[in-house]
Amino acid sequence: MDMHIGRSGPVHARIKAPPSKSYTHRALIIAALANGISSIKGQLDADDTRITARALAALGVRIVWEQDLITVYGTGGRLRAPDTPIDIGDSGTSMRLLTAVCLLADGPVTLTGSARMQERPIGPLVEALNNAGARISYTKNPGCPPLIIDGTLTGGEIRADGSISSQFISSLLIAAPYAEYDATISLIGPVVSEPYIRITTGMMEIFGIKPEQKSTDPLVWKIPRGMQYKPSSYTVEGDYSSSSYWFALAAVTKGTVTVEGLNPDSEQGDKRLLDILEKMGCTITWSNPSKPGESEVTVSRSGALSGVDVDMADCPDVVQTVAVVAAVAETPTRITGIHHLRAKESDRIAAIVNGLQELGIRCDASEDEIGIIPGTLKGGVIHPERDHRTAMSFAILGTAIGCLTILDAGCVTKSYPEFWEEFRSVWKTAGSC
Ligand SMILES: O=C(O)C1=C[C@@H](OP(=O)(O)O)[C@@H](O)[C@H](O)C1
Ligand SMILES: C=C(OP(=O)(O)O)C(=O)O
Repeated sequence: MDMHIGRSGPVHARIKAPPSKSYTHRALIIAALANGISSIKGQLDADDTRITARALAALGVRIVWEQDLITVYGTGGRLRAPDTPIDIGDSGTSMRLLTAVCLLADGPVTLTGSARMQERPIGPLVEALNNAGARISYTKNPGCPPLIIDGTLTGGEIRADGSISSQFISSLLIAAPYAEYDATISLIGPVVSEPYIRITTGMMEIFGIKPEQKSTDPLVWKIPRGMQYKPSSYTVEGDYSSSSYWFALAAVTKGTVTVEGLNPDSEQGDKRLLDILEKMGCTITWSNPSKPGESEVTVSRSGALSGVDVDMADCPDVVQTVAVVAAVAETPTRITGIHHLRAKESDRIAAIVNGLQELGIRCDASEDEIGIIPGTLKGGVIHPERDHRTAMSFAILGTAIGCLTILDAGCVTKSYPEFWEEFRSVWKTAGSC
């Protein structure tokens, strides 16, 4: 499916935030390890969260997925090794978080994935696990899936490198309570995407296990052996990464967009986009901030936008969103701390540079940063190369251009299957092509 997007007048819209992808993945995995039946309410129904659910089912977990409710029959950490490989498709979170969890199975488990997944790094996680009792091997390229996961999780002193992905650390933390001995997880060097680790420890706590943080620099946690997650009834909060496109739509069209259902006190690092947009010249207003389920946030823009100089190591999933807003600002933007964007669904630094250049905007990039110099936008064609966030962010920029085509626009189902339906409903009032 290709999408043709034309210039839009100011969009005034109200949208419900889709449920969080990161929280849905974690709730499923942790509930599967709990010693009883959990309910997960208001889950994200998207390709990636379905992949996690199917993978857990292949590992012997009974999961009943209904609209707005998942019932997970926890195994107490006793998983069954399937006879055939588990295909994780394009979901990095499923691949990384499940790697340590597969060590709890009663035999070897093979995890494989899409062609792109077979290029996404997992070496630091495998190394940390192999130093802690596992025997994990690569079937194709060293350092990348597919993996054959065998051995046990002994625990003890586990040192791990989180400088490429925080998902390695989340994986170790989630499985650690089921190790043979007490586990101490210490980070080597700097970590990227740190808020996702807090999402992990927060979810572990909801299911009854709070990792004890022994130090913040370096980050060190202690997790005693012999604990089991307790079943829980958990409601998934709204997703800031998916909502980012609606915030950007207000910024790009000089409109006003209200997003309902986000938690103002969320641990999601992508919440920071609101501060960035405010710095660029948008107005942000919260209402009912003390009631998480009922709160709503409004982003509006009336004057000019200015560029920003911003380190986005902690919030990689909204870099593309900031980049498209930067393209319509009056002054240049520099985004730093983003080397980990090169190992996502696509090389996102290259995707931003190629996409913006196609539309007439000058950019420069290095291994770890991007510079964007706003100019006159022209129409063009964007090929997202199966990267949902490229498709969604450039769609928003399309509303500032005469005509923009997004090829293979269906890739948004990875995280936000209703994106185009929502986009059409808010755009139809103000847009033309
Ligand atoms: O743990 C998670 O839920 C995620 C962590 C981040 O990845 P990295 O830690 O690899 O940057 C993020 O980009 C991804 O979309 C979701
Ligand atoms: C990077 C992403 O997801 P994952 O790592 O789970 O593939 C994303 O959703 O932007």
